[in-house]
Parts: sequence; structure tokens; C-alpha cells
Amino acid sequence: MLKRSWIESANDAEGDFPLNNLPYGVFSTAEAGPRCGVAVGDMILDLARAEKAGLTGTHGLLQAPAWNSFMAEGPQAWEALRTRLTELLAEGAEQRAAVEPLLVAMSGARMHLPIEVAEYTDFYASRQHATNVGTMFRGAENALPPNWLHIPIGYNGRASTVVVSDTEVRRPVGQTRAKHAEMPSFGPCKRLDIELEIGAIVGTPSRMGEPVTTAQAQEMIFGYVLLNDWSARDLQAWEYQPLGPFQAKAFATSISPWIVTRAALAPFAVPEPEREVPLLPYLRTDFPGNYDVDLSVEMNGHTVSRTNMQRLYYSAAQQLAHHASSGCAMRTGDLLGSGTISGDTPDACGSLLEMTWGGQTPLDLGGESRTFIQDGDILTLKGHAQGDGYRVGFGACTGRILPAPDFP
Ligand SMILES: O=C(O)/C=C/C(=O)CC(=O)CC(=O)O
Ligand SMILES: [Ca+2]
Ligand SMILES: [Mg+2]
Repeated sequence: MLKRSWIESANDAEGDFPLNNLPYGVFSTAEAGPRCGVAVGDMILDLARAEKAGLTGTHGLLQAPAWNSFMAEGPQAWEALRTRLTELLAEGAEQRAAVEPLLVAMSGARMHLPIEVAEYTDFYASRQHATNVGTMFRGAENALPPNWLHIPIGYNGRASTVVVSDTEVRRPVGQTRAKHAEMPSFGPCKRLDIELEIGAIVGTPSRMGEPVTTAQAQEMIFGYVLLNDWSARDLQAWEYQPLGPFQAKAFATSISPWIVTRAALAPFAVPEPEREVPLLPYLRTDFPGNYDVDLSVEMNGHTVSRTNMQRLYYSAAQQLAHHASSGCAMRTGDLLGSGTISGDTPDACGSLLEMTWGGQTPLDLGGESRTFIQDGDILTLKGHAQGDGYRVGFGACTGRILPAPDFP
């Protein structure tokens, strides 16, 4: 049910940010630099000032331009702040007069990365995506690798190039080799793509040499964002064997500015899809670790795909437990990409590579057609969980492509 707020725009049944959501971000205005805030309707509550005014029950955790210090405090602190903010913003709140002057219109704010990204790992957890890409890259007989049903496959990406939504992205340049060419060449990417993913944010760390259970991993997760793992398919096809993607996915990864907390998504938790083969015990769960979140992709304002987070074969908790299983230390601010989320049909896929089957069937964008991304194109991911009379939304993760830089 919708929790009603005294901020009228938060009571809109189709709004992304009702009181049920309370997502955390970092924003700046003409008056002051980047600071912590929470979204409510079309407003942002300035949490740096709210904390200074003694309204949040926290002490010095919300003054930095990132949520890392607060995330490191752990689930009890997370729950206490959420409870406190719900009280302050609920219809009939006693503190309304103290809170109201600390609200900023979202339209007048600029959003920044909500966390200092410690490290970025990208997984491969959608069976349909893995099957499609495997078929295109390696042939139908080798579509799904033999380890896929047993291991959440991933690779270590680059935290340095994770950017917030609305950041413009330069077309990458790199090395490719045309089909029958003897020598590779170097130049602008010709098959530039998106990947629709959900990013899980690690709140509390784990120690080197100490694996965690899936239940512990679930408790470590602070929240989720939309994530676009921009991909240069022509670079990828040439460079990826035997160590996996490298420069093809290292030039930009965009995330949405608002962290939707695990608490806000709890009413939408669903089990992972049925196992096709039993998992080894360390990857099993006895809780629903997936979420029913509707996702979509827009290209230049036209919706080209719709899918759902439920498609993921491995939940973030399973990925995190696997990540720590060797003894790898996980850090506050680690970002785990889910892997591209794809459904059964081209209009339910999370990449243009799949939607156009390798560029063979162009998309119709209302008169214009596209296979891969052209300079100036704008790609947007959206997502929300649908409740009864309200939604818990992620907002948008968007980016415009600029021409390639000069290169030697
Ligand atoms: O199958 C491959 O060789 C590569 C697949 C990918 O594109 C890697 C990736 O980013 C994983 C994902 O997003 O699902
Ligand atoms: Ca990816
Ligand atoms: Mg990337």
C-alpha cells in the first residue's frame, strides 16, 4: 500500500519516488556542492543539512559527497535512518516545519555518483543473454559454456570509468579485425552497444581469506541501481579470448543516480528461477534473492525492449557469495553488475546485439532505423517495481554518445 507523505508529489501512483521508496543519492545545487540527499516525489531532502539540524539520528555520516561512510555502518544503521526518514516525511509528521526548508526541487539539482565505487565486477547471469551471445560468438553447439549452470561467471571491470547517468560517453577507439582480413586495424568502434543490467552495491565489507554464506552476502547488500555496461562489440569479438572482455567494456559504465535500498525492494522479492541442475551447497539460498522489477530500454525516446530482473538465474547474493568464496575481500562501495538481462524474444533483450541479432535486423525508431549506436544517439534504461497503488522506481540511467576522440 502507498505510504502517504505530506509532500503531495510523493503520493502519485505512477511516480518513482513515493515514501515507500526513499532512494539515496548525491546532489548539488547553485547554492552548495555535492552532498547526500533522499528523493521524495519531485523533491530532494538535503540530508547533510538535516543531519546538522539533528533530524536524522546520525552523526557526521551524511556530510561527505558519497554514501560509503554510512553504508559501512551496516544494516542496523540503515534501518534506523529509513525508519527516521519515514517518520519525518509521513502525512501528519510533527517535524514538518523543521523539514520543509531543507527540501530542494529535483529539477534544480544536478546528480553525482552516489558512491565512491571501490571496485566493479560484471557478471553474466541471464541464461537467455548467455545463450544468445554464445551462439553469435561461438556457434549454437557451444552457446552455453559447460560451467554456466554451476558458477556465476564474471570478470573484473574498471571502477575508474563508472559514471553517473547523463554523463556523455565518447565512442571508444580500439583494435578490431575484419572477418577475412590478415591484419587487425585500429579506429573508432563500429558496433557500439548497451547492456541493460542491475548493479548491486556492497554496503559492508568481507575480510580477505573469509568466505561468506549467501545469507551473509544478502545482508551485505545496501541497494541497487540501473547499470548500462556500454560495450564495443567489434573490439570485444577480437580481444576476448582467452581472458574475457577488456577494452571493449572499459571505456564507460553508467549507473542511475538513486540507490534503491534492499529494504525498499523487500516487498518485491521473488525466488531465483528453478535450478536446472543442483547448485553446490555454498551457492544455495533459503530466501528469495531476486526482485520483480520491470525494466525497459529506450533509444532516442523509442522503447525498444522490455524485460524483468526476475530473469536472472543467479541473484546478487549468490554472485557476492561466489565472489568472496576464494577468500577475495569485498569492499564497501563495490559494484556488482548483474549481467545483461534478456528475455525470450528480441524485444525483451538487454543489448542491441541481441535485439538486432548481430546487426542483421534493424530496429524501427519511428521512421529511422538502427542496428548499433550512432553518434548523438541517446540510450536510456528505466526500471520500477509495481506495488498495489504505488511503485518503487529507479528513475533513469541515460547517456548520449559523442564522436570518437582523435587517435594516433
Ligand atoms: O559470451 C561472451 O563471450 C561475452 C559476454 C559478455 O558480453 C560479457 C558481459 O558483459 C556479461 C553480461 O553483461 O552478461
Ligand atoms: Ca555486462
Ligand atoms: Mg563497462
